[in-house]
Amino acid sequence: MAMSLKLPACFLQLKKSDTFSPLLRPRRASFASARRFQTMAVVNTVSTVGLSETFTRLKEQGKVALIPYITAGDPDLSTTAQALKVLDSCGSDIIELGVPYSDPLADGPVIQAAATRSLARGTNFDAIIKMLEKVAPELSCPIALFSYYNPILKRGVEKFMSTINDAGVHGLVVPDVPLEETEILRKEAIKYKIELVLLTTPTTPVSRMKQIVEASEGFVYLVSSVGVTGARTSVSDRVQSLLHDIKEATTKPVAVGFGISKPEHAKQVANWGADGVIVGSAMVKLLGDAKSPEEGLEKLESFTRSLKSALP
Ligand SMILES: O=P(O)(O)OC[C@@H](O)[C@@H](O)c1c[nH]c2ccccc12
Repeated sequence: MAMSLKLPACFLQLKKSDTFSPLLRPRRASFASARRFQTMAVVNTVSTVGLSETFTRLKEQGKVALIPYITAGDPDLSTTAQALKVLDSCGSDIIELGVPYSDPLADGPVIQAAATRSLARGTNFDAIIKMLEKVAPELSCPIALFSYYNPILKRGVEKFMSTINDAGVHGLVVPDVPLEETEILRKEAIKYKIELVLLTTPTTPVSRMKQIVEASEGFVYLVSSVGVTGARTSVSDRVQSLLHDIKEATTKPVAVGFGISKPEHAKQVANWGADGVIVGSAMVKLLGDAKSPEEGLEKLESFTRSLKSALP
């Protein structure tokens, strides 16, 4: 029996800017709003722009990107599909979508548990791609897929890149690929117009950080703290000097992740000069702890809105 999911308010709202105002970010009408306006007007749908173009547009508007991360298939893929639409409709600028993996060495307990639940439900890469083929065309913000290196190698780098490109994915983050091996990925990523985002950490030597920012496409991912992903009570003020060093080395946008779990964290990181703020575990926890998918989506909506309103 199809679950009649009450969609959160922001998902059903159709802001004027969604389809008629060419000045604001060209947005795709969301699924429900497109249906509502089908008889009234031709809904403007434009192809979603990629990661770096998104940052360029935000910079022109003096805005900082909100980049949530969720694990695909937790609690199930149909909720993931709804969650992508909710995150998109409530102000996310880029969405990181994690492919669950059995050995997520860089993930903390919240995301590890989400990956375990998702895999236990039978989530696999092909099912995620099928879901994205349906949902990506309804989103106005680009998707950056998150995958560990091994599943990419197993599928074949070229096959992987062409598959995710066909599904409407714009970016790719591979947290455990060594810099020395990124060339293989970069070549195929460029061929299939996938922006390969690389990560730098507080312990990365400056010379290596410079190589990483040089090679990174879309944006540079600055990991705010050593260790694994997971909400922290505060964001280390070391991030301010790390951001300064990276911005000395590149004009590419820099997004900060790890530990950001409150609007005040997001505001702080934006004030330190970040071009984007990445929030994962706190989002994943809302979906994972909810008594029902509907409750999880509602909590995701209000949390996303609270983060968005804290950012310029
Ligand atoms: O969960 P946090 O602390 O909010 O950090 C973002 C993080 O979840 C997301 O970007 C991510 C998920 N899995 C990763 C593995 C490595 C680096 C980053 C990630």
